[in-house]
Amino acid sequence: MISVMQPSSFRILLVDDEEGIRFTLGCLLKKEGFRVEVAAGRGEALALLAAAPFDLALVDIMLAGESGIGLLGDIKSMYPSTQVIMITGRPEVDTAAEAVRLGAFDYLTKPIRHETLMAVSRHALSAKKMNDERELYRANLDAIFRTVTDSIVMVDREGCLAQFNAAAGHLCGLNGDMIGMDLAALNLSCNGMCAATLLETLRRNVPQELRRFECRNREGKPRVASFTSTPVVDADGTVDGAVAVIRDETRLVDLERSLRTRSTYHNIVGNSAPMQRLFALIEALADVPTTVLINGESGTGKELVAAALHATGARSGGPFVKVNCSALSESLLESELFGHVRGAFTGAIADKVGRFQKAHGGTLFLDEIGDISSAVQMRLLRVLQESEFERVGESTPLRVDVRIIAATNQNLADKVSQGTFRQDLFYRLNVVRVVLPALRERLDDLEPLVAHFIAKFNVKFGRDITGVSSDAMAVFHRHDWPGNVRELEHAIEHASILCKSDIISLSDLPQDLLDSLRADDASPVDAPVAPSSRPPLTLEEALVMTGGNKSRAADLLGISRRTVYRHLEECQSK
Ligand SMILES: Nc1ncnc2c1ncn2[C@@H]1O[C@H](COP(=O)(O)OP(=O)(O)OP(=O)(O)O)[C@@H](O)[C@H]1O
Repeated sequence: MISVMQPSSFRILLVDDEEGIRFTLGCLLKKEGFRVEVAAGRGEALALLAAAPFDLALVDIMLAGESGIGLLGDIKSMYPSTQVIMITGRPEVDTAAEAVRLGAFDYLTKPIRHETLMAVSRHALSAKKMNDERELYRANLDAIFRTVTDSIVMVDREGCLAQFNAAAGHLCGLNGDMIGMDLAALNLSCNGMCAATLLETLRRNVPQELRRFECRNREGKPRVASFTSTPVVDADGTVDGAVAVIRDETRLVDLERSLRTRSTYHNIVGNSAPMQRLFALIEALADVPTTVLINGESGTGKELVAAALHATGARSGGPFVKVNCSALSESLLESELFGHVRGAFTGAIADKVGRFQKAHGGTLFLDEIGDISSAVQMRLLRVLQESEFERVGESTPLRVDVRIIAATNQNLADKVSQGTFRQDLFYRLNVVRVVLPALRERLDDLEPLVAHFIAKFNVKFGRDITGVSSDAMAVFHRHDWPGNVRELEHAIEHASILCKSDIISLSDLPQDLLDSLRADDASPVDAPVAPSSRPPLTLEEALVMTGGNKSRAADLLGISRRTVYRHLEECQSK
């Protein structure tokens, strides 16, 4: 090993009170290429040592009235890695052995032969180099162990905690007092899965891996982690312990979740960008107790959104109570919302618990809020402001803890300007507004919605429909969907009943849906069309949609079969 080392990279200190020895040994070492400094006594040597460390010191045991052994102690305390070889005039075994016990590498007896000097010096330097390399390796490992963000836990062959890094202290709740304790007996806040698997690694002498499991950290907060472990085997093949690396992947999992396009979120189907934004908004609003106003055309899924807001939030354990405000007369709605006491009005034969009370600790969904009378608006405002109300026919106020979600397909701001809706109530309701896009504004969602409803009606009607034909899908893409998702759901229900094969075709669709297309696209081939948001159906498209059936294409376009043939002939002659 020394042969690959450069002697010039080693500094040697030669300490002897005999000038002849200093000269001779110094010359020999220098001739070999070593860098040599000489000192006649302990004081001179210490001055040189103070200036810079040496790799090797050759020290005479007897230094004119001073002890070379004392200098050995000085050197070892200043530079523990410096090798020291003692030189002795007489082979006084006791002194030499004492020197080795105090840390000397070896000793040489005068007269010193050239070969012996070189052999022992090289041996000492080689050992030093190895020690230095081992120390550097250990220091590097130690730095990695301390700074790595993954948790590292080691057990000894008895299954007792041997070592862990700071990350493991934070994630697993380990502390220094636990070192040496039986890992299986430690009382940790996690589910103990890592400890059990690490001990299993030790017992069976095989590496183990756990992919993304749930546990709890030192503070008891839920985390998602991955785990790998391996036995530590010594040179003889004996299992000496085991080491585990635990990676906290919670942030990664959260990020993946937020990046992943969710085509369904709490029963709401939607791939389109506005629906993805809606899902993110619902998630953001889940744990905020604010009132939410949901706006959107009929059939866009307002009730589904209200249910999702409830289901994702902290109140999900409480009730979700729905009231359709437009379905009841003013007095019935009042008693439905707030309850009444027996005898409060004619027909009130018993006490009735209102929906506000039923929704205590949960969510009250007020659908069609735009239709409530001014008297109900007034009472509602009071609950929103003070969280209390009286049952009809009673004056004792009742307190409730209810999150209100209201929905309407009307423009409440317009109703406020028309004086039919209270401005103060509007502001109270409109703390956060969620606007649902109409289906015609997100036709990207057609395919997943169609698939969703086919699956739903397959279950309901015991069918095995696998999809819709391309011409039927083309009709869906051209339709305006005034009834939004509800209309699509009804169309698929209708088609699922009529469908004779496993594919829904044009003839299975509701007639009014085909009629609406025909009406929209009347005479598109001949007549110049007025500008509209949707281009009219072309003859080619109609033929694709009808699978080449010219009569049905003519029907779709609202033109005669003759016109279809005439156009086709014209096209062919071009
Ligand atoms: N994005 C969607 N994914 C799946 N189903 C939907 C979706 N949107 C609406 N639906 C379905 O359409 C039907 C109508 O939805 P919902 O009652 O929530 O709409 P709405 O906006 O509250 O309607 P209205 O204003 O008429 O009360 C329901 O059967 C619902 O399950």
